[in-house]
Amino acid sequence: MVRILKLSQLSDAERAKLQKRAELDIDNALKVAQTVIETIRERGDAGVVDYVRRFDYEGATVENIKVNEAEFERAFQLIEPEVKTAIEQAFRNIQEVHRRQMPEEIQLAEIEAGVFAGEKISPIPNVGLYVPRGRGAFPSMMLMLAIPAMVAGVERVVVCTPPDKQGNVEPVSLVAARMAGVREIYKLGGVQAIAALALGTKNIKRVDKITGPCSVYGAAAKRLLFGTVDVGLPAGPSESIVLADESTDARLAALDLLIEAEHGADSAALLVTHCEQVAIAASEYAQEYLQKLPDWRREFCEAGLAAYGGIILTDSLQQSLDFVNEYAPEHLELLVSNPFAILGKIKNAGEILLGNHTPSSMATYAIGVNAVLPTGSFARSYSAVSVYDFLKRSTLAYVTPEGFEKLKETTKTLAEYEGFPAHKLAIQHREILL
Ligand SMILES: NC(=O)c1ccc[n+]([C@@H]2O[C@H](COP(=O)([O-])OP(=O)(O)OC[C@H]3O[C@@H](n4cnc5c(N)ncnc54)[C@H](O)[C@@H]3O)[C@@H](O)[C@H]2O)c1
Ligand SMILES: N[C@H](CO)Cc1c[nH]c[nH+]1
Ligand SMILES: [Zn+2]
Repeated sequence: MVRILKLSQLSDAERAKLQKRAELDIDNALKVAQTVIETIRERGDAGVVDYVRRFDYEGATVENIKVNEAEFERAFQLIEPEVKTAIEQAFRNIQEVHRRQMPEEIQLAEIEAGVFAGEKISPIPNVGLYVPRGRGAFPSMMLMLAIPAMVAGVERVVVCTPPDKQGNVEPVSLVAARMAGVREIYKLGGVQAIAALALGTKNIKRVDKITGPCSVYGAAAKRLLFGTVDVGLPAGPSESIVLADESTDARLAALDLLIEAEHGADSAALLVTHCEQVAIAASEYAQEYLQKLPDWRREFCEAGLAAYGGIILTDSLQQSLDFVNEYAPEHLELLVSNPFAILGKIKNAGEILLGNHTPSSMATYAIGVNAVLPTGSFARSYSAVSVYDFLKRSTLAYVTPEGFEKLKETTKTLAEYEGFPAHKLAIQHREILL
């Protein structure tokens, strides 16, 4: 049985543990990350290679950690036709969604007569994408990161993704990268990837921003390198809430509970409902569906559901909604009778999926919405990856002679008040010079 927790009977400590998810366990990874970062800072490429050898591929060398043309070609030969077709449909939908996000390059509006203000949008020049590969292959994540970066017009897109024990990058991820136009890929995972991208080495030029989901090791490295590089949204261990009411088909609730649970023992998958019958039935069905998974995925589910997940039984739909908003899940499925009726009440969620035909696996692979999402309650302030992660805004202003007349006294007065005489002088002299 998947555990059922009665919300009103949880202690403050139990609620806090649920709320914190696996973020509780980052301390050990921080120690490891600190050592790896310091070594790479001192020894550059040689340090990077040492850690690839230690954690991923014993045969790594400075020369073979960059994916070469022959490896891309081999990946195209290896990909199964039906997987290629699936990647192509996913590619089209992700590209369409992200193209629609692109703002106008220049926006300028007349704020008062002769005073124009707005912004100019430009791509971030150098971006590093982290595509995980520990407890699964993630070509979908390659698409979710590389497509918005390319649509945004990033000049240099670099990818790091871990190699397997034989030194190979997962081939479908290479095909996905090439379809998106990525050419520079390093076989690096975890801390060594984030450190190489953030600090730069002789062979790997540093980037301005790193984004992409990762396990606790990459997350620890990002935390330590915050300040050296823009580390993007916190996208850690997968998590989800399936919200159910009395109308919910408990089989669907159970199936969807397992979607994010199977990522790892650190995943947090919750079913939240005020309906006890649905809770009990979903718990039983989940037990049944768990038997259909391979042992290692089932064990992930069991461990994660026991530590950070399970079924939360509330007193009312309103209490369920309050819990959802407090928790701020990465994925939220509204498996209720009328999802649109409660949509307005959802305040914090990385992704909101409406109704029985929109499971989070479909959003992850095929719909086109971005599946790189904030975790660990950061959906309170962060958003899904989008073209905006790869763009920056310069404010833009243009003042005509008429506008200058309108603003000059205000500018001088405030410059005087704040004690900045050169600020004031620039206005006073213009009155004479122009
Ligand atoms: N939030 C999102 O949008 C999102 C999307 C996809 C995946 N995810 C999450 O991303 C995570 C991906 O994790 P993963 O493990 O599959 O891949 P990963 O690529 O993040 O981790 C593998 C790397 O971890 C490093 N590593 C492993 N053991 C280590 C150790 N003992 N010490 C130091 N380094 C070590 C290795 O270098 C390896 O390359 C999962 O938690 C998954 O749930 C989140
Ligand atoms: N559900 C993950 C984001 O939490 C993304 C993913 C990719 N592949 C499988 N799942
Ligand atoms: Zn997933």
